Amino acid sequence: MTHQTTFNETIIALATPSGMGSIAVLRLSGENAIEIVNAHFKSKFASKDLTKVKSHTIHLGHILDGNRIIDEVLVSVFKNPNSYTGENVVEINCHGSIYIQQEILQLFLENGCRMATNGEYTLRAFTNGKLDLLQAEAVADLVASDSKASHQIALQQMRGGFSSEIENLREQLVNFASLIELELDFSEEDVEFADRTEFKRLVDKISHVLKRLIDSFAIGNVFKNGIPVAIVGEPNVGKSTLLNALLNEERAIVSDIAGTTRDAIEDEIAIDGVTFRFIDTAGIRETEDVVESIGIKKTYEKIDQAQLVIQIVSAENIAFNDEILKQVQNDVKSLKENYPTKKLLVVLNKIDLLDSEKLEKLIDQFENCIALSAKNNVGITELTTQLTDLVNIGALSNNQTIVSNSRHFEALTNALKSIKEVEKGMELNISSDLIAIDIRQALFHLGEITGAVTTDDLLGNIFANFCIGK
Ligand SMILES: Nc1nc2c(c(=O)[nH]1)N(C=O)[C@@H](CNc1ccc(C(=O)N[C@@H](CCC(=O)O)C(=O)O)cc1)CN2
Ligand SMILES: Nc1nc2c(ncn2[C@@H]2O[C@H](COP(=O)(O)OP(=O)(O)OP(=O)(O)O)[C@@H](O)[C@H]2O)c(=O)[nH]1
Repeated sequence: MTHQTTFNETIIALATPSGMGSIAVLRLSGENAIEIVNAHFKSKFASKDLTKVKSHTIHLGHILDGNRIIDEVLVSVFKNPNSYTGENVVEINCHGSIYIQQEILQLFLENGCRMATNGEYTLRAFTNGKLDLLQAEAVADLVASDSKASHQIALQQMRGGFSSEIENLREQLVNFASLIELELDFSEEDVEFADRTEFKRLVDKISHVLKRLIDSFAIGNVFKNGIPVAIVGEPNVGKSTLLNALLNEERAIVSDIAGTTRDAIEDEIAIDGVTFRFIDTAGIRETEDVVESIGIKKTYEKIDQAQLVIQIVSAENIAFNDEILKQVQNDVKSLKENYPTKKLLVVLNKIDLLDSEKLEKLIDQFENCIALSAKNNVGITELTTQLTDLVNIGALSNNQTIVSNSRHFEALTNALKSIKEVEKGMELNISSDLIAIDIRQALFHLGEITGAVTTDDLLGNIFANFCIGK
């Protein structure tokens, strides 16, 4: 576990992915990082000494194992405390060969370094006060971000988005806590050091900020993980073809035999910077077939997970058969009744098989539908436009802080609970010593968010999820 390690040890790891590239970067951090590299580095200026160079400079030379040249490299030097970790940091930019990477790594492991553990650079940055916990976690999110939305949320957070706000409020609350606790020491004298009106104002403000952040989680979580969209419909209506059209590639199996989509296939597509996670389902038609009925049960499970449901129907089938049309309208109605909170979109597929008159009549039969041909790629853009309109991405554009991490959500929720207790206590005029306890509790939860309060377990958990070298 990370916290068993001592920080004066110098660590090393690849900063670039393992494998061959044109250049690879090895990063060392710790008290002796510069000396360790200097002992195996030789520039053509014989007198060049890395321990004497300025911070944030880069140097060309060779990495040597004794007299043997391993590689020609560029070495960057960052001096404590001005580096990512706040320690002495050296980065070696070597040629991308896996052999060279391993040789250099081995050389330094035998000469004063040990391998970094997951997230140890960022953990050190946190411990050395370069980042707060929220920012450190945002680094991991940033590395993992794969859409404009998740990228923006992570970046905002890394730049200190809401940690500075929380830390500021926490500090003000600490002041009040100590004033109120001071009053307790003078309890016989009935003094009031803490201005109650001002205190009430602060508590209101904190509760307001917490509420806003808690509410943002609903959006944040969805943007980070993608918006789940279930594609539902009778067998053979073209669910897989539509999914393929959306993904623009042939992932799902397309066939003429009804009911071939047995398993739910999941895939992701970014539309306007938002990730949609499409879930192809086996449809909800009643059936005797055992394999298919398992699929139908899965369909309902998938709809449960989805935020948006696309009910896809074959325009051809319903245009020429009133019974099927009625059945489909019933399906739509029951989806609406069973899932009132989910957004539902009806897609009329295979419109290429109808004349325009029949099609218009059909469209009139549905409240909110999109007519398209998945096979011929007609109407797909209209569908994607509808999809982005249905989700509220406005919140992302105005640089608002969005909570996307469930650990933060939990701590914010707990902090709000304690703040509510403080508010209640003040309204009921309960004794200050009891209010002080609730304030301390709120302070604890606020501190959990920024890392002002941490436990080794918490840190271990967070950084264990980072990759090595980060
Ligand atoms: N080569 C390389 N690229 C990288 C990183 C790195 O460590 N090395 N980063 C790592 O993940 C990110 C950049 N983050 C960094 C953050 C702070 C400092 C730094 O030297 N900070 C000093 C000086 C600040 C200044 O001059 O403005 C400081 O904070 O005191 C360096 C990189 C992304 N790209
Ligand atoms: N004419 C026409 N045929 C289409 C269209 N979209 C899909 N099809 C055809 O309809 C048939 C069924 O398509 P699938 O995508 O496999 O349908 P599905 O709903 O996934 O089917 P199951 O796997 O049975 O659930 C295939 O032969 C497709 O080529 C369309 O827009 N127009």
